[in-house]
Parts: sequence; structure tokens; C-alpha cells
Amino acid sequence: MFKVLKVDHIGIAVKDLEAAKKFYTDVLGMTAQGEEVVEQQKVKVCFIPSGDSEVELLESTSPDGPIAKFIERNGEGIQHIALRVNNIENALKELKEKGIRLIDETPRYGAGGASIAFIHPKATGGILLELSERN
Ligand SMILES: C[C@H](C(=O)O)C(=O)SCCNC(=O)CCNC(=O)[C@H](O)C(C)(C)COP(=O)(O)OP(=O)(O)OC[C@H]1O[C@@H](n2cnc3c(N)ncnc32)[C@H](O)[C@@H]1OP(=O)(O)O
Ligand SMILES: [Co+2]
Repeated sequence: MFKVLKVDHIGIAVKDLEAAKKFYTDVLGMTAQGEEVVEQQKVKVCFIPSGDSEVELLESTSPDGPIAKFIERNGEGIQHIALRVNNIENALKELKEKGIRLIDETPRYGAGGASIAFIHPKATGGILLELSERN
């Protein structure tokens, strides 16, 4: 069994992380946390907490990364929504048994040491959904 606990973060694809961050900090008065490069995802991320959830700004570190491709195709904007789950292994096992189209059948490294996995947008009604388990 698994349980979706909350919206963990909203992933926003940006061309320039520093510039985008300024809107949330200088204009909205939010506090940005440190940046982290997640090699496997070819991305540099910055989390900006907002209550129980976070904004995640994502800048591509490579022209062939998923964020670069998304921006090329759609421009900057919301690229994914992450749901916090209590047990990502069980979640993936159950979704697979239900025939849900998964991008990741096993969890991968996520920012801040989370275990993450993506569900294909075709299976969710058009949203790239990230499942995230944080210890
Ligand atoms: C590390 C950090 C963390 O939180 O820890 C992260 O979040 S990393 C976040 C960055 N990493 C990721 O996003 C990894 C998972 N993403 C992926 O594997 C890929 O981006 C993908 C499979 C969703 C799409 O790959 P792609 O662009 O090559 O595929 P296509 O361009 O052919 O798109 C296939 C179909 O999905 C749609 N599509 C593509 N991307 C998205 C999206 N972000 N949201 C909703 N729909 C989408 C396209 O419009 C197309 O629909 P149609 O056929 O109707 O035109
Ligand atoms: Co994310």
C-alpha cells in the first residue's frame, strides 16, 4: 500500500535560474534555499518553500536535457507537479500492476536526497507527475 501525503512541489522550467529566483525573493518576499545540480536529470534546481509545499525552479544544464526540451517546445512554465508519497517502491509496484505508463519503474535520485519517479503525462491526463519520498 502507499499513500499520497501532499503536493511536494511544483516544478517550473526556467531559462535562467538566478533571474527567475529574483521574482520569488525580491518581489514576493519568499526565501530561496540553496541550489543543487542533479546530474542524472541534467538540471540545476532551487527550492523555494511555501507553507507545506515548495516551488522548484529548474534550469537545464544541457541542451538535450528534459527541461531544455520542454522549454524549446512550450516555453518557460510549469513542467511537473510532485506528489509526496509515504512509500515510493509500493507506489511504483501498484501503478505498474494497474498498467499505468511509468517513465521510471524504479526510483531515482532526486534533489535533497529524495527518491523520485515520474509517471508519463499520457497516463495522467496531460500532467508530468513526479512521485517523491523523502526520509
Ligand atoms: C531532480 C528534480 C527533483 O524534483 O528532484 C526534478 O524534478 S528533475 C525534472 C526534470 N526531469 C524530468 O522531467 C524527467 C521526466 N521527463 C521525461 O522523461 C520527459 O520529459 C518526458 C517523457 C515527459 C517527455 O519527453 P519528450 O519531451 O522527449 O517527449 P515528447 O516531446 O515526445 O512528449 C511526449 C508527449 O508528452 C507531452 N509532454 C512532454 N513533456 C510534458 C510535460 N512536462 N507535461 C505534460 N506533457 C508533456 C508532449 O506534449 C507529448 O504529447 P503529444 O504526443 O500529445 O504531443
Ligand atoms: Co521535481
